[in-house]
Amino acid sequence: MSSPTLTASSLAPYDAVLLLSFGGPEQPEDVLPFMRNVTRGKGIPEERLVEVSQHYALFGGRSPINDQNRELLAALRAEMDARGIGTPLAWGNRNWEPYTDGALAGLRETGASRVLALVTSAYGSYSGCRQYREHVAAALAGVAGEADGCADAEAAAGVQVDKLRHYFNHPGFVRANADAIVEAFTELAGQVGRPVAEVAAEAPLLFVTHSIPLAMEAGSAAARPGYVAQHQDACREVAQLVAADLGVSPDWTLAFCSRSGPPSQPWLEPDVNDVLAERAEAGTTAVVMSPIGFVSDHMEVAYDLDTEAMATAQDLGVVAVRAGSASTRAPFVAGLVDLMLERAAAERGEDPERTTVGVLGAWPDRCAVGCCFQRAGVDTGLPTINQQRADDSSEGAAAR
Ligand SMILES: CC1=C(CCC(=O)O)c2cc3nc(cc4[nH]c(cc5[nH]c(cc1n2)c(C)c5CCC(=O)O)c(CCC(=O)O)c4C)C(CCC(=O)O)=C3C
Ligand SMILES: [Fe+2]
Repeated sequence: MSSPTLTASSLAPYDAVLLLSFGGPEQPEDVLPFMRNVTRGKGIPEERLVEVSQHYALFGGRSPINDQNRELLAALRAEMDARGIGTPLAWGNRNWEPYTDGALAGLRETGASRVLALVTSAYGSYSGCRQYREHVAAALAGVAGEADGCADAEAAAGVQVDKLRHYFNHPGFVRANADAIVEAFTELAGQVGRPVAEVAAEAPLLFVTHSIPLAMEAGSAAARPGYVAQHQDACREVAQLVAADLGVSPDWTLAFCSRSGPPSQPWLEPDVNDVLAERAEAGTTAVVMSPIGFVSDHMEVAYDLDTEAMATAQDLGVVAVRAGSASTRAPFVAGLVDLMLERAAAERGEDPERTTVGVLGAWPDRCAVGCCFQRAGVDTGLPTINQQRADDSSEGAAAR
């Protein structure tokens, strides 16, 4: 890297980096309380809770997500150390231990007053953006002793938490997913005993992400291109890298998994199982599935893809290989550290290059006022962090 921003070894003005994630249960007794945390006030039917609890039960009541975050923390630490960045790294979850408020209280005790949060959601939607920002504001209010929340929790706690821009179109995330897909096509070629270029020319590449309600999709698309458009941009770029490596352009499409909510509520479609059935009907005998919507192989991947969709493929006589996720792949980890350096430089008033691929451009450092409502046009008015002031129209403005 030749850019001065990316060879810097300081994250000043930040005192700490916080890995902020979803959280998951680690033992059978945790499963239901975790599920209740996730679905509080969300109108998810009880049958769905029971059903998803059974997914966890199949894996001994332990989600893989926390261990994956421990691995990501270790990988980030190693990459930061290798670049001479000594900034402390902490970890907090929205829905299970270790919780965000404890992590922030710990950082405050060490004297930290500026924290840079790295959220394990590559794309923007209420679930992956505003809900985390509201969550941090509530956690800071708790740290400040204002259990019922307060309008300016950052001031009350004496800690400002900024959130890294979304990275679905960052070259590190895109490269890591492409590498994993090339490996998957290579494995598929081995399984069917044919050359990889031939297999990649015929076998569809199914990108899979978490379905969300159509109302949430509309909310994500109000301020900037939405959740689906972000996926389309990332998928196209990933597919181009795969094509460059394998010499053939894969036939790719975006499918969804993990729909919940009542049947009356529309969610993004098509479901990956339906896509498999349609393709099988049309004569497809082999596919690669890439969990592009997820940064690690957590429960949605382990159950919805590796268990359910794999069984569907088998029933249909389709040979399927599931590509890995970005997880701790070197380009992804290095890209995340690049993003930390970029944001730190911007906060110092420098004008760093905001590297992206695709056509949508870099997401702003601070979210627009109307960014990622749960439903388009419906502002719950909950306090949040990392948001532009109402009178600030300069996207990505470093100063507030
Ligand atoms: C977009 C998105 C991501 C991807 C971005 C990101 O990674 O953040 C994601 C990730 C995750 N979702 C997870 C788990 C769950 N999500 C649920 C429910 C929901 N997810 C939603 C959206 C998303 N979720 C939505 C709109 C709901 C409906 C309720 C609501 O509006 O909030 C439920 C309740 C049961 C059910 O209905 O399925 C569970 C248990 C886990 C942990 C997995 C593990 O334990 O390994 C992870 C990483
Ligand atoms: Fe979810």
